[in-house]
Amino acid sequence: MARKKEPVPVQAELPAETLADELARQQRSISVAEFFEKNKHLLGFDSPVRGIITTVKEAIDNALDACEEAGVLPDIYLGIFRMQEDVFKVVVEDNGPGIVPENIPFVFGKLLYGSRFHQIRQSRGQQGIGISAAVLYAQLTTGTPTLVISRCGADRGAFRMLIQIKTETNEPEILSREEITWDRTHGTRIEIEFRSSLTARKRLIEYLRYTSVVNPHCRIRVDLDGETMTFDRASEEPIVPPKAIKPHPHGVELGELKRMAAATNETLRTFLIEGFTRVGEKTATEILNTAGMPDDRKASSLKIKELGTLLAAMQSANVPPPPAQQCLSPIGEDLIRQGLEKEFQLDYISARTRPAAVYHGHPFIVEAALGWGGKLEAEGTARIMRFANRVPLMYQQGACAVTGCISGVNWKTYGIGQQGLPTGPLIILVHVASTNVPFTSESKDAVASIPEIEREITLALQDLGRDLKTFIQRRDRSRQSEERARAICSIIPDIAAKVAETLDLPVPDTSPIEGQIMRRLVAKKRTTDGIVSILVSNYTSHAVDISLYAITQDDPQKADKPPVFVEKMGDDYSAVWQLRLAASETWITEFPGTGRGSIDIRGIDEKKKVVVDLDR
Ligand SMILES: Nc1ncnc2c1ncn2[C@@H]1O[C@H](COP(=O)(O)OP(=O)(O)OP(=O)(O)O)[C@@H](O)[C@H]1O
Repeated sequence: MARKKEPVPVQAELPAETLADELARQQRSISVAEFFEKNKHLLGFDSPVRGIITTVKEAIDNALDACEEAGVLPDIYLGIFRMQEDVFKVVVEDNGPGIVPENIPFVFGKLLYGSRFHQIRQSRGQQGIGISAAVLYAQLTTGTPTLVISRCGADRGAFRMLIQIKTETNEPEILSREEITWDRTHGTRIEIEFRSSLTARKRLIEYLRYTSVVNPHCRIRVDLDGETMTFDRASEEPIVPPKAIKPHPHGVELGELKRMAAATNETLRTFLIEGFTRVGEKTATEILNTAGMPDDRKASSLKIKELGTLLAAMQSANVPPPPAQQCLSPIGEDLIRQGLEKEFQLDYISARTRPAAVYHGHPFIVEAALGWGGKLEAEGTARIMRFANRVPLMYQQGACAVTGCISGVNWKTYGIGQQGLPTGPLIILVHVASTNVPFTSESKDAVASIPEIEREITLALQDLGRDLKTFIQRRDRSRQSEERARAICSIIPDIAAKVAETLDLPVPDTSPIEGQIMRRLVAKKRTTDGIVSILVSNYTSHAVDISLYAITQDDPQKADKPPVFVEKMGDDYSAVWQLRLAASETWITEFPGTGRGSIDIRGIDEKKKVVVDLDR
């Protein structure tokens, strides 16, 4: 049988002037500003509604970072004003160290310009894009330049500049620059105007509230289009700024190693010891022996293949983890609790700061907290608060590793409902602090799924879940026993009355029985044969400090235990005894009289006391 012929691909006849030539004419470099102008969604400016939150977030993050670096307690002003139906002016002013006038145009008028990108330490900002992206968004939507005022000290002048970005070159354009008088001695103020909407008002307030929870040392005064509010500080301690560290041998990649080696004049041994954190004499020897390289060879002489061998040796060496305490600034369990207490009224809060851990050579610490009850909605899924380097993550909850870990925990084991996410009156806070938080994109909305980080989050949540289970069980048990006791107490007076009637005896005083069953404090007044007795019995399980008040027509100064305060008011005496009663202790005082008057006790929960006047 004849074989079928394979079809021959058709080669179109190309003209002398090819498409490649045409394309070559069109090819040119793209400035980063042009790129982000087209791809603003990558930076969190995907809609006018979101634009306002991203701008506020970038400006407040910068203000907090700057204050932290200067060691001052942040006092931040945020103003949002409607200029036209859909044009808003955002004003953010801080009391940070200020920005030197020569740098102001670059900070606000050039993307990828900043002080933190090359430093290995925890900070909110990292990329040097944030605030210049907001300036770009403003000029794109309203054509309005950004106004900046900044001053770096009482002996330095304040400068006011109008800035915009030359998109084609990603270079700043200064439209005006003048020295002015400003009542602040140091700080920065920016005014940005862009097309937006305030439909995300609730989310904006939520962002400010969350920021205040994880930055309990900061105060933010807000003027939100006529509505004023203050998020006050819960701590007067400024944050100790984290210190930058050198790269860790397990966290470096070939390109970075090549750059570092090319820039040094040192021998391999000195290069390793001085260029990297946690590398001492012993570790340097181990690395060089594994790589089979001499100590005294110049690091800059290594060829790319040799650099690969050195890198493999560095990564296999037994190097202690990076010094996390130095370069990270976790919030701490006490401050997380204080922050949550300040912003939410809860029945229960528990927080955990996990020990430092490492992923790809980057140190990180996971902190988590659970809050339960109080004014939280009993129905629906838990409120999730995600943070990275003390910044609330407000978008892309579903794409975040934190959410994945929360859904991955079996909350039913801890007595909590679950429909994917846990349900009930529950707040879950998770904070990831790292020198390099692995975000899923430049808009820094979601933490990427890194197994080491996910493991730490899960362990923290499981630990907190166990504690919450104990709290809920204890609370349910005490509720049940209180309900049972209340049911019994409600029938005791009837039983006593029936028994007294049957035996033809006076109805007995049942308050001590009620006090014992309900674990209460019982205060009782009774007059027999011209002697007034006041008796206070502590049936609770702990000591109490209380004040006993009496308004009486009898003179309480004649009591065997005289009051600390007596005043005559017309026919009546007002008297106060101050008492400390241990659990199960009974206190009694007596004085001559008719028993006309009343008693009361204060200093104890209303539900925990029984006051009986047997003279009535
Ligand atoms: N209010 C401020 N006070 C002092 N310095 C500031 C202030 N705002 C910005 N800066 C400086 O300007 C730099 C650039 O800020 P920008 O917001 O563009 O980036 P970033 O905060 O470093 O990083 P990211 O893009 O991740 O937010 C900062 O690194 C900081 O040095």
